[in-house]
Amino acid sequence: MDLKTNHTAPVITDPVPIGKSRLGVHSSLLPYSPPGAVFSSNLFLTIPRKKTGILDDIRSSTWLDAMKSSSPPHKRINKDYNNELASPDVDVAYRAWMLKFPSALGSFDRITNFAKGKRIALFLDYDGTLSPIVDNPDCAFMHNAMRKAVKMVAKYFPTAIISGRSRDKVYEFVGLKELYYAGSHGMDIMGPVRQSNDHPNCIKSTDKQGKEVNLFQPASEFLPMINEVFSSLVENTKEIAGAKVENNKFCVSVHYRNVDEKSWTTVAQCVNDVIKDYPRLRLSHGRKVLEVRPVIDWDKGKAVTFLLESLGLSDSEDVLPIYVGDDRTDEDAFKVLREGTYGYGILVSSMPKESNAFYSLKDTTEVMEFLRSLVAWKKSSAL
Ligand SMILES: O=P(O)(O)OC[C@H]1O[C@H](O[C@H]2O[C@H](CO)[C@@H](O)[C@H](O)[C@H]2O)[C@H](O)[C@@H](O)[C@@H]1O
Repeated sequence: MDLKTNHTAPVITDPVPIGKSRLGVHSSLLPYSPPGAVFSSNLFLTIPRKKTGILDDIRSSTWLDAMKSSSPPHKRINKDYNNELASPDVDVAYRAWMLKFPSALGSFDRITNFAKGKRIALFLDYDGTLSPIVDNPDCAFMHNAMRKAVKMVAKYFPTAIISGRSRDKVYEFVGLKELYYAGSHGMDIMGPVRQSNDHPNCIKSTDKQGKEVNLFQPASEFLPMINEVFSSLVENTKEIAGAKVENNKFCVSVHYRNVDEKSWTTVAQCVNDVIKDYPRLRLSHGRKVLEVRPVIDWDKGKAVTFLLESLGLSDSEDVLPIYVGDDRTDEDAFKVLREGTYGYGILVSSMPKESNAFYSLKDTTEVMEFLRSLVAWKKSSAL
């Protein structure tokens, strides 16, 4: 099979239109299961190539629409969004949306009633969930108040952060040793050592404190390829003002948040020029970011399941997993919890968005409030 001709990396397109059945899962929410994908016996996916040319795809409105819709301008959310919410139309739309995705704060009693007699396991995304979206990805710092809330919640509930960032980078931002960390969208998990953890990609290692841990890296063989692609992407995008390439270890992010909209097609073209020669890599959309990742059957949902097993918490009767996240990649985790009907996904969004989550929180401030409420509830129920 010629792997180089006519190959187009599959791309996740627009979010699901508002109004689609909440239980229906749109294909754009299934980043690792593009139409026609075939699962092989290991973690790899075989994806049939499209017949259309790569250039046609990138210049099509689908690409640009996906790039435009990938994230609302964060300044509008931070500064003017409250004013915008005050406008009757937006307010009505958001309120209608909240009937489908009620506030996790407003529904707190309902959540904790369901949690009675169960162990809550908490999974948190980083960007847009624990830290507000900012222009410079290197400056997405977490506020101290949020760090304190996460530290407290981890004291009472097993807590893991599952991020698209590299595991080291997210640890550097969060700086709490009492958590479990999964980087590269779940492709790099540091979890507890378990006797029964005999997964082929698990190796014993030690954490920064010298404690024995389990390292799970299902895409480890992609490391040289990812580094090569990272260098090519840096080279190819260096003339595009505002473009930034980030090495997330097992995946690469190409940011276009600070690129003039007129040059977004150029960004997409540069990325495709590089990855067209790598049929084992694929492309997905995040918040004003194109993400290059290995074509393996692994995502944040699989990472949640893996961590629950590693923590000895996979007995769904006694455990209530809660996952809080804001991005498309978090949908894989929401979906696992929804389909297993044993946990809650909480979507962080200040705009109506289709999702597999059950509840919503408006922004990082509400996430912090939710974490604090969990701690207060746990303390009071222990009295
Ligand atoms: O899974 P996450 O922890 O949410 O990580 C997803 C991506 O987050 C980062 O990018 C996003 O946040 C940046 C900082 O606020 C923002 O500038 C950018 O536009 C967003 O896409 C991170 O830089 C990426 O590598 C992660 O994949």
